[in-house]
Amino acid sequence: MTLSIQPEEQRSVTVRAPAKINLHLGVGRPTSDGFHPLDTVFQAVGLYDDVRASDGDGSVTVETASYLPLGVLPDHADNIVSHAARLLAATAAEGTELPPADLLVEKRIPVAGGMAGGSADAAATLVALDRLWDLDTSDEVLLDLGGRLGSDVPFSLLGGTAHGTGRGELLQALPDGHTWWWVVVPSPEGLSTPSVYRRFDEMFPDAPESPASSHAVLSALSSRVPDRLAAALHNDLEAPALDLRPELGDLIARGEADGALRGMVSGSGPTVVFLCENGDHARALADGLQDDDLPVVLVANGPVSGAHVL
Ligand SMILES: C[C@@](CO)(OP(=O)(O)O)[C@H](O)COP(=O)(O)OP(=O)(O)OC[C@H]1O[C@@H](n2ccc(N)nc2=O)[C@H](O)[C@@H]1O
Ligand SMILES: Nc1ncnc2c1ncn2[C@@H]1O[C@H](COP(=O)(O)OP(=O)(O)O)[C@@H](O)[C@H]1O
Repeated sequence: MTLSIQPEEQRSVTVRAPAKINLHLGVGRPTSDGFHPLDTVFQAVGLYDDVRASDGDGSVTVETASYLPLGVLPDHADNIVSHAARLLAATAAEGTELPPADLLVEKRIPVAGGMAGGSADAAATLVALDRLWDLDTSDEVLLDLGGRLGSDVPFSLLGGTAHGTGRGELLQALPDGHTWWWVVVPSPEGLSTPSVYRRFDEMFPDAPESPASSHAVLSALSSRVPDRLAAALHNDLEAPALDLRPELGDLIARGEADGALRGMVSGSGPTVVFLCENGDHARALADGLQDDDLPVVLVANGPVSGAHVL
């Protein structure tokens, strides 16, 4: 009789996490820790990064969708997914076996685009490794770890629609049964979030301590009327982003002239998003905008789920 020893099957978990748009982004004067107090309404939209965690030797691989420009991404040790892996591992009880895991990131969310792509990857990594390592970490602890990785990471875990305060990491989920349609126009070159906040400080040295309230967006969301949401959209980082990238103003004007209900910069930019009446309207607007100068124009709707296992 011959005994054959089968190699153990390689286990893997794939988690998908969404991009976000800030429907309202009120920014106050920075506090002593250098962060700006926010009053924001996040909406998760159907543009996703996937992270696959599998038994391996601890490698990190990033594959970028062909439509994305080759943005500069930090290598292994500094990639936010490695930070997430180390932070989660540090919470495991002493003696828990944590076999080395390979992480494969499939990026479709624009890099440094104001859509929280890095945060999506961090959130997806926390969920994927929690499952691969059988840690059964509570949602509360995952949200806390997320907030330590970046202000937007808790929302990438939660998804849907949520009101954010603090630095954006304190969340209250909001009911939103309507589907909102967007045209998303990424820029060929990213914009650094800290530089946009710095330009905000230069342009608005007398910004109020308390950020502008999001009540108009909250009431527009409950009305489910796209024209009302269009009128209520608000982004205090739009002026500094346009100051750094004036050509984005021309793009917003063009989309609005072509029939968008409203165009605006997403978060700190430079991605521009256009709110549309419905799916047909969004697809028609995207077709009209796409040309040699704007080769990548996407359609997405929201709200969608936060980081979830596939
Ligand atoms: C502007 C927003 C709006 O949702 O999103 P993006 O446009 O980057 O996607 C967020 O506030 C970005 O959140 P996130 O990208 O997670 O920021 P973090 O890693 O926490 O911080 C990066 C840097 O941004 C600045 N920062 C961030 C959040 C905040 N409330 N005040 C700040 O001043 C700080 O300079 C900080 O060092
Ligand atoms: N996996 C990752 N994906 C994207 N960016 C990352 C990642 N890891 C680290 N980063 C760094 O985080 C910065 C912000 O990226 P991102 O989250 O895509 O943009 P934004 O903050 O504008 O939403 C990037 O410029 C990059 O240097």
